[in-house]
Amino acid sequence: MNLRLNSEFGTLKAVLMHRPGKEIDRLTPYNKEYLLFEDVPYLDAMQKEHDFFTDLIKQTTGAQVFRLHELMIQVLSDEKLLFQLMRQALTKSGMTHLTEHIMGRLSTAECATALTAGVKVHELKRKIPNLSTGELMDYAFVIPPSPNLYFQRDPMAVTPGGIIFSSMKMDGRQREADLLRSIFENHPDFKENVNKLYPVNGHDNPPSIEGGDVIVLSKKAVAIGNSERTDEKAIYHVAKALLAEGTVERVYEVHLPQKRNYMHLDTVFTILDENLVLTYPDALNAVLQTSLYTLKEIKDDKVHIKREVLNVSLLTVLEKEIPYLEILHTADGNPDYAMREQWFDGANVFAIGPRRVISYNRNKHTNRALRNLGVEVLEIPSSELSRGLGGPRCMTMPLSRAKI
Ligand SMILES: NC(=O)NCCC[C@H](N)C(=O)O
Repeated sequence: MNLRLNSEFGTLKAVLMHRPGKEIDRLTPYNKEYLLFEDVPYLDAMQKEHDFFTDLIKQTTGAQVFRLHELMIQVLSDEKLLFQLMRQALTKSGMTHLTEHIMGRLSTAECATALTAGVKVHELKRKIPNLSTGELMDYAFVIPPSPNLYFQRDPMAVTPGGIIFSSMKMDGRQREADLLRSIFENHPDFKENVNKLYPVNGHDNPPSIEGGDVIVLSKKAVAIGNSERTDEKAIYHVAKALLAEGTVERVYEVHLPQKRNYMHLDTVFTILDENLVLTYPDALNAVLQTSLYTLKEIKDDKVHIKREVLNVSLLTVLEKEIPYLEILHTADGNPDYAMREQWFDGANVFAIGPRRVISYNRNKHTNRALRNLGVEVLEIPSSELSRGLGGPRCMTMPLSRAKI
């Protein structure tokens, strides 16, 4: 599989998703904020909604849907890799000395679950009775959970020039990118086709960037949000790698307000066809500054790039890159409904083909506006999935699309 994508809307051929599991049941009213949830979801209903979403993708596109858990089990048969991930997962609780002990007692599938759902002291004690966990209380996490894993968009990004592995900003999501990177760099189906653009080798603690901030504007241009989650230093390194690779000629850094409902660039707009963009109306006014990176020269193996600050709005950038641009506002521009639907990611639809999208059923004003424009809208139930504050694009990691 050629792990490069030259559009946001070519007919979907392969996608990676994660069915929410036990990690969701770890959320409580007291840790939900730290773990970046607005509420405590009901897992059974959430799984039903997610299954509906996955089945819909398969039925309507015939795309191959990879599941994170299965890929994890496949790569974790490599003991060295499992050791590395398990040790890292135990760092926060200070229990790295338990790494081999845990690996010796749990099957590979159980280790995969432990790495995503986390493990509490009392659960481990059931498996390993004479465990020494020092000061840790029975209900403390030995391995913290990763409830945001169903937002597969964020731990990496596939661009026309290769893959960006994220460096997650928030404490509660930091291990997600390492899991994805372990899969893509080791799984036989993918590893030969990874052209890694980021992190740059030798960076121990790379500046943060999250996949939701990366949008392919065209075959030659990529936009990256400078946001609550993505640092300008990371954008500089990614721009350099992308421009040096040669497929992409322009990288835009789009400055977003540092607000929860603008957390990533894809919360603000999505591209539905060669000339159609869906956007939250306020965003076009709020985003007033962008920078443009282009290649200056490559001399003696050194890449030199140029950064120009453009005092132009997001709209101007979109108009420059997308010919005959048509903009559709969420909720057809009604400020009250647009605001309500923005909270539930109205602009964050998932394009499965040109003018063919999957959208939350709750965003009915936006869905109606899309249909009025001739876009095919396939709705998915959204009572529980939306509690993590991400939409259909956030929940998918497209790996292959028909070329545009
Ligand atoms: N691309 C996206 O906007 N992803 C949504 C991520 C939601 C998650 N609860 C977070 O705050 O990171």
